[in-house]
Amino acid sequence: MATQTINKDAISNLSFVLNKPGDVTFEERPKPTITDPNDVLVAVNYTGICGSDVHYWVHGAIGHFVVKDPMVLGHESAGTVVEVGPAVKSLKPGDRVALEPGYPCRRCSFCRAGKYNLCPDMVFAATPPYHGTLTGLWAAPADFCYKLPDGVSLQEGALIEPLAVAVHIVKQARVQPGQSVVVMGAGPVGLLCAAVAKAYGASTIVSVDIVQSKLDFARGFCSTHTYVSQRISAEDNAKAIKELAGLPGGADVVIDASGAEPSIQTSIHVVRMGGTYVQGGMGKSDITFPIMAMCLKEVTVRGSFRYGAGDYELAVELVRTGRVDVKKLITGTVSFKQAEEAFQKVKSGEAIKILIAGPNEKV
Ligand SMILES: NC(=O)c1ccc[n+]([C@@H]2O[C@H](COP(=O)([O-])OP(=O)(O)OC[C@H]3O[C@@H](n4cnc5c(N)ncnc54)[C@H](O)[C@@H]3O)[C@@H](O)[C@H]2O)c1
Ligand SMILES: OC[C@H](O)C(O)[C@@H](O)CO
Repeated sequence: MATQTINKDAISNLSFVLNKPGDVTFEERPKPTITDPNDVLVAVNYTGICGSDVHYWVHGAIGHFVVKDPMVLGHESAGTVVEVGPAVKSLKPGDRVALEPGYPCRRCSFCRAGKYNLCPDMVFAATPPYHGTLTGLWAAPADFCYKLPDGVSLQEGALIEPLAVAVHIVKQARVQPGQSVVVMGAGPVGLLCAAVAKAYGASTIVSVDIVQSKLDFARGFCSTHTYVSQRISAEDNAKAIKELAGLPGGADVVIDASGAEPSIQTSIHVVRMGGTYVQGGMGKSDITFPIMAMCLKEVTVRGSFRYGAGDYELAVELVRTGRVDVKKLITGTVSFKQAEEAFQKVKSGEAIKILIAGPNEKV
């Protein structure tokens, strides 16, 4: 794809700002500049909406992250490099990139051990007090901007962030070729977990949700089986899933991508003896958990938080090679000025992924 150089002075830095729950405004904010020789300046082309953006918009907080001052929303973005710092060798103006939106300290024990997603000093876009990427220009370290290969569009580039979340979850699950994987929740993260599990060689992939239409989509996307969770006990839902998928001994791997308490309980009953369970969903902080079943089955339980070393690279590669078709998840693209409508649509469940074009982008 030909590169195109953009004049940064001609770029608007209009931003979509959350002032307080339910109160959003558009604001022309000061343009960021390159302050570190390793930074680049990127014109944001497309941004997807994450459940966490919607949560901040509706409630103004997630756990102990509370929006106290106006905050620019958005962290699932792709853009075009406009300017590079003097030390940057990997990128040049005109390059199209997926933006990794969290910047760790690089010095703590977690960063030094390669687990930078656990850095206690992480600066993460649209997690208070830090501004997000629903803006015109974004300054970032060059090594957190991933060049999109020819053939991968900027729209697909905006889906790399949730795909990297799924890559990290599936890596935590250690999925092996031929294994059976049950994914609880068929929202964007659950769908992408199913797709990544397939790419890792899983041969049975069961998607579970409470909404039939989401499962219809999952079946067309990559799941081999689907199950609508019923208002019955977790044990009975687990029994039904095992029967449906022909897994009498349970699934090798179960991933929760719903955060819902009944789904987490069902997960522990559906995983096989000695199997693996990964918690990807973020719902209530405390729940009733079938800890005896976990103990007696010697289940390996792991958490999964955001993404770390190699996850963005693999996400880009899965899209480049067509092994995960993220385009199918894009319900539509709206102009920057329609950002609030897009949030409404995601909140009401009308859309899987809506992209918001950058303020300088024509839709
Ligand atoms: N671990 C991380 O780093 C990370 C990153 C991003 C998102 N998340 C979390 O992952 C989860 C999924 O994200 P998403 O964007 O796909 O959200 P989403 O809300 O679009 O999807 C959740 C899905 O779970 C379904 N669900 C609800 N109750 C259920 C139940 N009892 N059984 C089965 N399914 C049920 C919903 O119908 C929905 O389709 C969220 O909890 C989100 O906060 C975690
Ligand atoms: O994909 C990244 C997630 O949305 C974030 O970690 C968010 O949920 C909390 O800051």
